[in-house]
Amino acid sequence: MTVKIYLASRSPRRGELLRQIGVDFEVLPSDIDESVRPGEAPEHYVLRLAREKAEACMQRLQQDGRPLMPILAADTTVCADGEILGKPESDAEAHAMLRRMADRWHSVHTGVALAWNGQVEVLISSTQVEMAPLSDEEIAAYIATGEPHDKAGSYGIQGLAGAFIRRIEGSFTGVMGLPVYETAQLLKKAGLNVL
Ligand SMILES: Cc1cn([C@H]2C[C@H](O)[C@@H](COP(=O)(O)OP(=O)(O)OP(=O)(O)O)O2)c(=O)[nH]c1=O
Repeated sequence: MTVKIYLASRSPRRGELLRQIGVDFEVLPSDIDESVRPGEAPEHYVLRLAREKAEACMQRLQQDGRPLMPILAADTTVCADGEILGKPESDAEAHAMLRRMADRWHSVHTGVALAWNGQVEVLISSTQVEMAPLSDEEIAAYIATGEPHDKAGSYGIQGLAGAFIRRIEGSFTGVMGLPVYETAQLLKKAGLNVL
């Protein structure tokens, strides 16, 4: 069966991963305030944002009178020492983030939300990632490729950074931005089987 949904995301990676599990979709991005609340845990933050992205998209659909279909949204964040590392605002910030994560483990959390039939269901995927030691020259060369700028934690495991990720414990697709296992579980719960 072909499943058709809205994807409330501008991330090309999320579209690519949805296609991987055979889901047909229309992109309908939503703009929400992504600020972290004081004292908010990263797991809470990604689940709240995924839910808010799906809800904002739902409101837009209703306003525009578009056909109703399930809405999928996600949010990814990188976390080191309990601190949330978002997208870098400058090369210097990207450098500092990568320097901090080199030669150690950090966590990546992705919240996924599916809005359908007046309900929003959410799931989280959390992964531990070990980055190799990196020299300042290697970090600078990586930043010069432009890959870090639109990515949480300043790296993309699916690109060049794959060359300095030693191990992961968890979900590769979760680190990339859309954990396909949890996504399929949410779709199944809504009666939409990908298989
Ligand atoms: C850690 C990591 C993050 N990322 C990306 C995934 C997300 O696109 C981005 C995290 O930012 P998000 O705020 O989760 O998503 P987004 O702003 O790109 O897209 P939208 O809100 O419209 O859905 O970082 C990778 O592509 N690879 C990685 O290894």
